[in-house]
Amino acid sequence: MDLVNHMTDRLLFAVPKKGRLYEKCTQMLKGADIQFNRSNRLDIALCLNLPIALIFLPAADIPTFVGEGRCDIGITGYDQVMESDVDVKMGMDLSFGKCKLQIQVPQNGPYQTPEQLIGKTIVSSFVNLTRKYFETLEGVKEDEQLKTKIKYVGGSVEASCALGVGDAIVDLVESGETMKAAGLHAIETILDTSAHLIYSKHPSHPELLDLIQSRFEGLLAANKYVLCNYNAPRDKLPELLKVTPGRRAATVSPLEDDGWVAVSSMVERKDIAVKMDKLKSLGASDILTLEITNCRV
Ligand SMILES: Nc1ncnc2c1ncn2[C@@H]1O[C@H](COP(=O)(O)OP(=O)(O)OP(=O)(O)O)[C@@H](O)[C@H]1O
Ligand SMILES: O=P(O)(O)OC[C@H]1O[C@H](OP(=O)(O)OP(=O)(O)O)[C@H](O)[C@@H]1O
Repeated sequence: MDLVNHMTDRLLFAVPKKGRLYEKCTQMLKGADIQFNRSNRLDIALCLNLPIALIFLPAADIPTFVGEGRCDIGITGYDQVMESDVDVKMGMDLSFGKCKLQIQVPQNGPYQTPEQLIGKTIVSSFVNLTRKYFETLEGVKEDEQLKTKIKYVGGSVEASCALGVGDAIVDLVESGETMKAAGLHAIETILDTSAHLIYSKHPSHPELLDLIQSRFEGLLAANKYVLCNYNAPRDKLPELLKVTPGRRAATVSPLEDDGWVAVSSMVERKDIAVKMDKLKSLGASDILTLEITNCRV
């Protein structure tokens, strides 16, 4: 069955079926109120409240499906998009699945720089990005052969050096625990990556794409900001508003007590503790921090 031609009334949305991005993706779909029931082992789920069909695919295959226009939109790692080298429109950074694609070598081995790996064997699941990196490093011209040998493995790449399959690896690193346990360390970062929305160049339901993007933007903003409320003496307001200017502007409301106002302002979560200290020292009182569960920005 050709889904693209059989589901013309639905936007086809590709999401990772398992792995590192799966949990966060389903959380984001839930937060955006994209409701679905996924039957056991079924890789298609029809949304209950929007004309969307979710297609569960391996993260590595999503750029191809979207690039060929078989799906309208997808979520996958920036690394997978770069590795696939397909024609998709890059959408928003979803701020999860953050890691680095790095060259890793044995800790006590003979290699300390990427140049020393020219002519050696490199093992990776990202053979295209690895090849491109070494082509640049070697300064390979069009009709020349790459001296460095690139070998593909599908997973557990970190075991390759100890098993004698390669001299170095190119793999994803987040905490660094996997590489440390395998006795490896980084000598170069090839790419910084995180999960992104990607779009087909000719999507079937452009208005739905805007809706999804707006809901995801709201979720990211809700996660990035908290709401800070406090009471302030009116004469201290100019100094206090410098600390909490808000995204656009703070909301200032009069209180029954004439000399006082109430202030409400969105503040970046990472700054909130320091800002609350500052507000207090400048004369604010009853300072509260409230979670934002969702918003439209
Ligand atoms: N350690 C990590 N930390 C954060 N994000 C990661 C990590 N490893 C991979 N990713 C991101 O998740 C994407 C999918 O990687 P993952 O290893 O889950 O692939 P998979 O092959 O679909 O799953 P599995 O490894 O279970 O077979 C990667 O392309 C990358 O963007
Ligand atoms: O720096 P860390 O936090 O330790 O994460 C890095 C590991 O995560 C990924 O593999 P994953 O565990 O997804 O399994 P895989 O080897 O089968 O791809 C990656 O390929 C590394 O092996």
